[in-house]
Amino acid sequence: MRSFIKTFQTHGFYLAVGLWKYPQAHCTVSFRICWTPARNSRSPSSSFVWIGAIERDGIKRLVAKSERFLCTGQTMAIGSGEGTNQELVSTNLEETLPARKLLTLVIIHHEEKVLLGMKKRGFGKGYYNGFGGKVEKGETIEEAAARELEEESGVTATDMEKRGILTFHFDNDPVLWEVHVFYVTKFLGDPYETEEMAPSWFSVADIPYDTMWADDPLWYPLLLTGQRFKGDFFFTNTTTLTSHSIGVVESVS
Ligand SMILES: COc1nc(N)nc2c1ncn2[C@H]1C[C@H](O)[C@@H](COP(=O)(O)OP(=O)(O)OP(=O)(O)O)O1
Repeated sequence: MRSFIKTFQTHGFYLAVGLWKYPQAHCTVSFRICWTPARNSRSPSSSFVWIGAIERDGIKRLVAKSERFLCTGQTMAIGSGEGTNQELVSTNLEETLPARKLLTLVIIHHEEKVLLGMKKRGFGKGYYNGFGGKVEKGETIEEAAARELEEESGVTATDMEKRGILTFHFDNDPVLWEVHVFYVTKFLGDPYETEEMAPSWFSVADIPYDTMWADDPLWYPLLLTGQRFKGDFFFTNTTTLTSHSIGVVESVS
């Protein structure tokens, strides 16, 4: 996390500005506060202006705005909600951003063919997909991608490269699924069937999109032509894709 906070005093006003960057969460939180302190305990009213914003993946969202604030002496706590401000939301990142679950997805592209696995159980059962799963506590996203690939297909990637980030929104789940997509062309070992996946090779022209997640035809062509991308996909009833946005980006780190 990169951050700074600065305070100034001028003409009877106090000003504080702050900025926090959370590169892991692709997120920047900033605020500006300006206030005049209460003059004495019999006159506890002071003016107070607070503007806060969260910027995530290039989208800025105003989260707090306050024009007059009643406070007594030292009780002016940022984000406490004390006072008359109706628009005050929160300065707590956890409360203002929806929870996210991190997952990985590895696609192997080798000699004009793509390795996909038929999911045998759990989420996505009956669909062909790349290999991946949830990032576990204490491991990096890259470590999770390599582990899931080995567990589900038996192969070890030797040139894994992150190429995309896909966010899935399900109408029956308040948690966003953030799937990090990795591209592999070199690996060790021969793929074999595991408890979770039955792998098969498909030529690029015959990728079985009709037995895959509905988002796949929207980003596989980008992946297989060397591009980096970010996308948002909205599903109802878990599997019906209702809307999406996807774009090519310079970097996905
Ligand atoms: C909703 O659209 C999706 N499209 C695609 N292409 N892939 C998806 C979508 N939603 C999830 N995925 C991927 C992400 C992961 O690779 C798997 C799901 O992982 P899973 O639930 O199987 O995670 P594991 O950690 O392996 O789980 P268990 O060990 O508990 O079975 O699907």
